[in-house]
Amino acid sequence: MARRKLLMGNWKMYKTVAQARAFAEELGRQTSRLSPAVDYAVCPPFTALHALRVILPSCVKLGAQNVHFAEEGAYTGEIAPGMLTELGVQYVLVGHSERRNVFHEPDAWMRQKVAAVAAHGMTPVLCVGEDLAEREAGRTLAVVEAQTVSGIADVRAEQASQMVIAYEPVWAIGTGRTPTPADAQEVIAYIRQVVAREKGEAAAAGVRILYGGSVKPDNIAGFTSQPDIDGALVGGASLDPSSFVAMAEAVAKGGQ
Ligand SMILES: O=C(CO)COP(=O)(O)O
Repeated sequence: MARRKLLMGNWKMYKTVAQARAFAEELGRQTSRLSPAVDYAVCPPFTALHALRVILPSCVKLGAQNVHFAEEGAYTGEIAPGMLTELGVQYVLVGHSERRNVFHEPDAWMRQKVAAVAAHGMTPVLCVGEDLAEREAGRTLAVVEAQTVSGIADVRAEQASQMVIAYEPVWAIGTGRTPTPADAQEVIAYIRQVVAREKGEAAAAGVRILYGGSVKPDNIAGFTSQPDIDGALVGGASLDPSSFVAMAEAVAKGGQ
């Protein structure tokens, strides 16, 4: 079965509850432009999850930007998987480069987070990607391979087949610079091969692999029309409802 395209917004530390509500209301006025052939999600700050659950159009699912892997415990400032399922969260980002690089989350946590999210019936979105120095040293494939292998280590093959991986080169995030669609396709096809080797062909055929990093309405279709690129994880350009809808239309059109 063909993999459905996924357009996912990562709002990072943007939008108060009032601003999130305004986004959802405007998106609600434009839902006729959201093709049912594509999956949609937004990952707001934790504080806006509850409000969005109530007012987001039903075709746009909720994602969280981070999670702890424990069921509960003395972890000040953290959020457990069960707290997210209670709020109707369907997707959870794991290992975004800002978590890895700014907050120094160790690689060893990622497999535990991915497994905890999957065990709670949500979809992990494992983020991988090289930084500029690694790219210039020719280490892109080695870096994404290591992050992928370790991130999926603790999930079963059928869980891997239902998860999402986002390839986000660190140097492309928020910079306006991107790899070419062909370059991104090459890396993403490689990630799929790594999944095949680690979890089998069925997992590799099912896993959805997104591109992320300076995606905008005018460049998204170039990425999402590549054979192995199953959608996009978008930061800045996902904050504006009209831009979100424009990207949704470009993804739907590119997939025809
Ligand atoms: O980090 C990103 C999404 O997770 C990408 O951010 P930008 O789309 O703002 O470059």
